[in-house]
Amino acid sequence: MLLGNFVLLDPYCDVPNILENNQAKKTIVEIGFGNGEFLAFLAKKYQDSVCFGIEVSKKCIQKASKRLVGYEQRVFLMLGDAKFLLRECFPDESIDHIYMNFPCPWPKTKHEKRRVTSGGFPKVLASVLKTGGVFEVVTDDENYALEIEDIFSNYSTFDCLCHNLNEPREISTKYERKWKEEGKVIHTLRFVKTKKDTLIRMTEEGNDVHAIVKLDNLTRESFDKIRGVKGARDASRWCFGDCYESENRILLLEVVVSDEDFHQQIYFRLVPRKEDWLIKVDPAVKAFATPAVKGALEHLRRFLEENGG
Ligand SMILES: C[S@@+](CC[C@H](N)C(=O)[O-])C[C@H]1O[C@@H](n2cnc3c(N)ncnc32)[C@H](O)[C@@H]1O
Repeated sequence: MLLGNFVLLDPYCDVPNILENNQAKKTIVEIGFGNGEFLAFLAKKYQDSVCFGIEVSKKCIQKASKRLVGYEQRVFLMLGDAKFLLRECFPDESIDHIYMNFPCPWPKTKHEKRRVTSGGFPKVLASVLKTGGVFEVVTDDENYALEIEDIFSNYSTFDCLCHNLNEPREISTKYERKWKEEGKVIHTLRFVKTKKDTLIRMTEEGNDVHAIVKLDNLTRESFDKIRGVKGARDASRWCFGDCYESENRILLLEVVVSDEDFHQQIYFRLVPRKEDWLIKVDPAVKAFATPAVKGALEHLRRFLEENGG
């Protein structure tokens, strides 16, 4: 997907290819880069690096891409949840330094799952950081700083290098300026990965998911009954939307899928063949073949066998 001069990364293989093609000395990731000023600073400072910025906000991607013009060969922006994208796109032992400046602390207990650091975050970092690689987090929220220190210090793969207060920095970010103006204390924490670790990726079987249904005829109307139908399996959810029909009888069915905090809007493409219909994920939207995508595909196959044609 193109955004200004920037390429938003496609799922699968892109990161390993970029790392191989760049042969960079240092691989750097910034989580939640906001307006991109810190990412631009990193790219300028580490000329022999390849930098990845991960953001959930499209607006931030747009702002940052303007700021990063000229760095397209070695700065890459990724749209989506950092925990998911780090786990699914980056190989083990591939990153030297992960920065996270002023993550949203989500202080209320009922929102704790929304913290980037929740769930399996240390396990993901333990896998994708190189041994000797560093995770650096800066926050104005003392409770959040102590929570992160506790989580990482108690994780056997990491050692805490420091927890500094108001550490001088070469560049400040928008949120840093905001909190400093309010007189808040800034916490900087660094953790080093001390030994190898790995984890299973939910998309490691690849993205070739498809199903075949034996039906004579399917039309747009065959899907009226599935519009708005929801399904779930473990932490995966999906909901079917509208169906569109092209002149050559190819059907496109809209589906919204979620795996934990990662959401995708995809289309199933239904192609008529001699004796059956082939259903696959429409390649126009590059999708991760997550458990939710597989669950939705299986749900659709069963629905068509029972109701279709
Ligand atoms: C408080 S802002 C800090 C922005 C910038 N780092 C700064 O210091 O000015 C937090 C940023 O993290 C992003 N963010 C929140 N959750 C995220 C996630 N799960 N993955 C990636 N980015 C996330 C938000 O969109 C937002 O831009």
